[in-house]
Amino acid sequence: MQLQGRLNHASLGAHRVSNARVLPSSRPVALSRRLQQQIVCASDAKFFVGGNWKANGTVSMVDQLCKDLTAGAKQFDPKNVDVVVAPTAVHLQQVKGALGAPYEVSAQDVWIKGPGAYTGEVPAEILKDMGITWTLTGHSERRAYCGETNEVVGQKTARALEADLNVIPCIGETLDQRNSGQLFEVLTAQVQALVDNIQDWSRIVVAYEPVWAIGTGVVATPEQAQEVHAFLRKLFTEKLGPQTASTLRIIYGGSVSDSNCKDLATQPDIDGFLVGGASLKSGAFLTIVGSHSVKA
Ligand SMILES: O=C[C@H](O)COP(=O)(O)O
Repeated sequence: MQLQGRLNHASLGAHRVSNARVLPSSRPVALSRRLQQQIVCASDAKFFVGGNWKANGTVSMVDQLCKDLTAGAKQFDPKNVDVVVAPTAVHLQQVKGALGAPYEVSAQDVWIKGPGAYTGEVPAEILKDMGITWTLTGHSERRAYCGETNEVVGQKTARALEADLNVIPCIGETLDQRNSGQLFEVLTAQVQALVDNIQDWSRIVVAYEPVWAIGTGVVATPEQAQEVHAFLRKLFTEKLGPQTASTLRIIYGGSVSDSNCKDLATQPDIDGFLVGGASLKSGAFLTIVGSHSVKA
């Protein structure tokens, strides 16, 4: 199922850039004239697929999933795609032990401070010590259920980078925000909090996940996703410069499945996926990983 209707470009003051792609213009996000005149280049960064297992799994289910993923690793070429899975914190060690290269393992969240008297939290240093190389930050479920603000997400991301983790900060708008014309304003504020806190962008993969598409079966159309990814690429170009922006991986998440992944992957500014529900099924997940081939 796909959300019907595209962004209302008339109300957003749409304009065309020289590559004929429709992009939002000065309302509600004021991009500089210099940036508006640039041709947005699609990224040629290495494809990236993350599997976010969320709060799912038993010891036996995790064991089977790791065995299936290990057996299926020959279905993709790790030279062309990075594959990272994010189990619950209590399954991290089991997955790290069961799943070797070419897979990497990610936490789903990280503590905002270092080690110490913070009961129940997992700081980045402990993840690093366990051989965990990635963490998510700012997933919309943490923003919604744990009250994480843009500033908290920025600080958690910086903390993880300090401890030498790679980070997948997540951003995205709710349906109300989109319908009330706040899409670009919301994304710009989320991006600004990252820009304010991140020095080294080479270890960042940004996940754009429209909240209305997460776990709903309502996936953004390839065109809807591309519009936002192109907007984000322009925004990062303005804030970080063209070199960093063109190599920054911006991945899409929200009801990605084995049946819609190829159409999404063909979009020039979509550099991969963050997969929730479908990542719990090895066959579907490996098909999504294999969608990198449409970029070749
Ligand atoms: O982190 C993954 C996203 O929240 C997407 O979840 P989903 O694929 O179940 O919609």
